[in-house]
Order: sequence, then C-alpha cells, then structure tokens
Amino acid sequence: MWRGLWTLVARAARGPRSPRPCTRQGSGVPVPGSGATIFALSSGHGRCGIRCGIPDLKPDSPPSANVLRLIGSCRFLTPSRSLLHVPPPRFRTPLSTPRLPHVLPGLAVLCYPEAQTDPSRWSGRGLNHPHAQPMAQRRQALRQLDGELGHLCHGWARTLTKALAHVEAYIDFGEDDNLEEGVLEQANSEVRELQLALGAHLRDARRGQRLRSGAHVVVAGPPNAGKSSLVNLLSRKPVSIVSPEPGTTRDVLETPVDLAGFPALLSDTAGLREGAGPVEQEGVRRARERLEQADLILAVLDASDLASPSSCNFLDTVVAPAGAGSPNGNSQRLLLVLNKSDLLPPGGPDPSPNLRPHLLLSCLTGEGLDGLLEALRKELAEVCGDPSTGPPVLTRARHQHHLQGCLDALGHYTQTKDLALAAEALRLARGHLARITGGGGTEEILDIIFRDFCVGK
Ligand SMILES: Nc1nc2c(ncn2[C@@H]2O[C@H](COP(=O)(O)OP(=O)(O)OP(=O)(O)O)[C@@H](O)[C@H]2O)c(=O)[nH]1
Ligand SMILES: [Mg+2]
Repeated sequence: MWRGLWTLVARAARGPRSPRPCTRQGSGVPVPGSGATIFALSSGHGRCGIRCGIPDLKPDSPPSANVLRLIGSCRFLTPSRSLLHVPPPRFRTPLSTPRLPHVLPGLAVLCYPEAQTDPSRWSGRGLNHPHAQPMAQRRQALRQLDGELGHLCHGWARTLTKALAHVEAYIDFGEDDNLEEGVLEQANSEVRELQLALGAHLRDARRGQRLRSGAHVVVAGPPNAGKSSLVNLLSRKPVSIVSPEPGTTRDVLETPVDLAGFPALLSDTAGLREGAGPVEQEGVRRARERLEQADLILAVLDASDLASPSSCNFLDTVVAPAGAGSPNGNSQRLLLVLNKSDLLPPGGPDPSPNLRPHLLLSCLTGEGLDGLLEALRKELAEVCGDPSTGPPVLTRARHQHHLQGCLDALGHYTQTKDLALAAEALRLARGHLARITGGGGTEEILDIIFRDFCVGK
C-alpha cells in the first residue's frame, strides 16, 4: 500500500507544477529522485487526507524531526481502502504550519474517503484535515496539544489527590497520630473549589463542541433578498442556484465553511413567505425549523425593498424576536444584513435608520464583505469560544465525559455523611481525572500522606 501511495506522491511531485522529484523520507525506503517529499496524514469528519509538500531543504538544515516522526507513525491507512488522487489545481495550499517550518505549499492532496480514525490523534498538530482546518480549530487544538487544558486538569488532579490523601490519613491515623486540626475542613473546602472550577469549565463544553463540529449558521430572509448569493459568496463556491425568480431555493442546503477562521455549517433556506404552493410551503416549514436550531442567524433583506410585506413580516417574526430574547430567556444571535446596497443611491442616507444595528452589503460587488466577516468573527468567537483569548475549551467528548464523572463523584462526596463512602467518592473522582491526566496511583497518595503528616515515624 505504501508503495502505491508513494507512487502517487511521486507522480504528483513530478507534475508540471512540481519540477522537483521526490524521495521517500522517514521509512527508509527511497523513492527515485533527489529532493524530499514530506507528507502529513491528517483527518477530520468522515474522511482524512494526506498532504504532500516539498521541504525547503537548506544545505545545513534538515527537515524537522517532528516531520520524520509523523511519517513513521502514519499507520491508519489500510490496504483495503482506496486512495483518491485529487489532481491539480485542487491543491490545498498553503501548507504553512508553525510546527513544520520546512514544508512549502503542498503539491498534492491525496484524499482518503471514509477514514475511521480518531481525528484527535492528528488534528491539532498543524496537520489538520485539508478541508477542515479553520484557524480557530487549529489554535484550539494546538493549545490543547501544548497542554493548556492538560495543565488545568493536572492542577485539578493534584488538588484532588491531596484531598483524598488527607481524608485517607484522617481515616487511618486520625486518632492515633494526632493529625493537625482542620484536615477534613481543609479537604472539604478544596473539594468545593474544585466543584466550582469543574462546573464552570463544563458549562463551556457546548462551545468547545461547536468549535470542533462547526457552528450552525442559518441564512434566512424573504424571497429574492440574495440569501443564496450570500451563501455562495461566503463559501466561495456555487452551492445554491441564484435567479431573479422569487422562491428559487426550496430546500435547506448545507455547506461546511471556514467563516472568519471559525468552522461553520452554513445553511441556505427558502425565502420566508406565506401563500406559496405546497412545495415552497414545505421549504418554508423546513427553513423555520432550521432557524430554531441556529447558533447564529444571518438575516438577509433586500436594502432596496425594505417596505415590502415579506420584508416587514420577516422583520416582525424573525428579526425582532431574536433581538428581544425568546420566552425561555435564550435570545438567538442574529446579524442583520441589508443586501443589494449597490441599488441604493450612492452616498445616500441609511435606508433604515430605525432598524436594529445592521450591515450593508452587496453580494454583486462585494462591498461590505470585510465588515460582515469581521462581525461574523466576533459573533462566532462568542458562539464557539475564542481559543486565542478564552480558557481552553473542551472539544473532546471523552474529556467532557470524565470531567462530568468527576464532578458527579464530588457531589456524592459532599452529600454523604459516612467518611468511608466520602473517601470512595473522592477515589472515583480522582479515577475520572486520571483517565485524562494519567497518574492517580496509591504511591501518589502515600507520598502526600508521609510528606504532609508526621505519621508512622
Ligand atoms: N443588484 C444586486 N442584485 C443581487 C445582489 N445579490 C443578489 N442579487 C440578485 O438578486 C436575485 C436573487 O438572488 P438570490 O441569491 O437567488 O436570492 P434568494 O434570497 O436566495 O432568493 P430565493 O431563493 O428565491 O428566496 C438574483 O437575480 C441575484 O443576482 C446584490 O447585491 N445586488
Ligand atoms: Mg435562494
């Protein structure tokens, strides 16, 4: 299988855009040629890929050891699965990552369908899946890899181990060895602080999930406002049919996109209006359903047609409630976009001074797109959590599961009156953290007991 892979790599590298030949690196079996190809296995939802690049080999500067080690570890591809060669010009470039300083823009991408690998093994090393690597995801993954979340968990684990050791010491030596007063109270207060910290962190978990899977951004508005044009503009591909005929889009069309550095699932929807035929009505029903699930609504109106009944109806039924907050207290995020600004008189007054804050855009000319992307970046940073500023968020279900298990066990600790059961709850809690951080063995507990108390001496 590797021979086949390398043949493809070498063939890609020998193409017209890649004058340099390749040699195999990392596994010891050379591929004819004098240069060197570095590739990186990467993965994402549903498929993964291999990205190839020619390293910038300076005479006294070999490719980084990281690269070579990764090549040696590419063990997820199995011979039974076929490789799909995506030829130029569909290269995914540039291949510039902080961890691979020697790799130049990629020569080829070998996409590998239906990979059943654990994405977390590869994403975040600067080698993410070629179609799913918005900056925010990459930053978040790098921060997790660099250990920010790890440091946090290790800190919690240390606190918990100490509390457990002190409770154990109290049970085993409390009467005979005259442990200092307040040992239990101290453990209780540390556990309470830990509960607060874990609870706060877990509340961020949904944001982490959005960062991993993409925020749901729904484009909605009255017919003919330019919703599909906007979806095509943001996704930079013709996802939806655009036509001057109102009611062109009738179903929900989804496309994954990188929106201002954040991963998002962008949905185009049918124009909201009453009294259309049954097919369009079904489209409208689906659009409304999708709106309810949106993390962020991109509400699009025709700036030159704000007084039409469909525009007014949309403002009343979708835009106003989102701004005012829903009955259950969760107001939906919404960005109001007035499209077709090119149809307004140049330099004229704002067409709608009484509307809530809005952005003027022309999908036709692209004017206003930068402002929209900046507004999207701010909104999505709120929705997903901005990995460059906020605390590291939980993007992995496994971490979330164990932190929740730890928190539940701490809840039992605080509730039970039986000291033996309380210690068992702490042990359980520590076990959950150990699944993330490792450690948590008996030696650690004993070390703390003998360090902190004058027992058995
Ligand atoms: N002048 C101008 N025309 C635009 C602009 N954006 C879209 N259009 C035109 O408006 C018409 C409708 O655009 P669509 O993107 O199909 O609108 P839609 O909201 O998806 O329409 P439905 O799917 O029917 O609800 C098309 O003829 C577009 O070319 C714009 O910024 N300026
Ligand atoms: Mg449309």
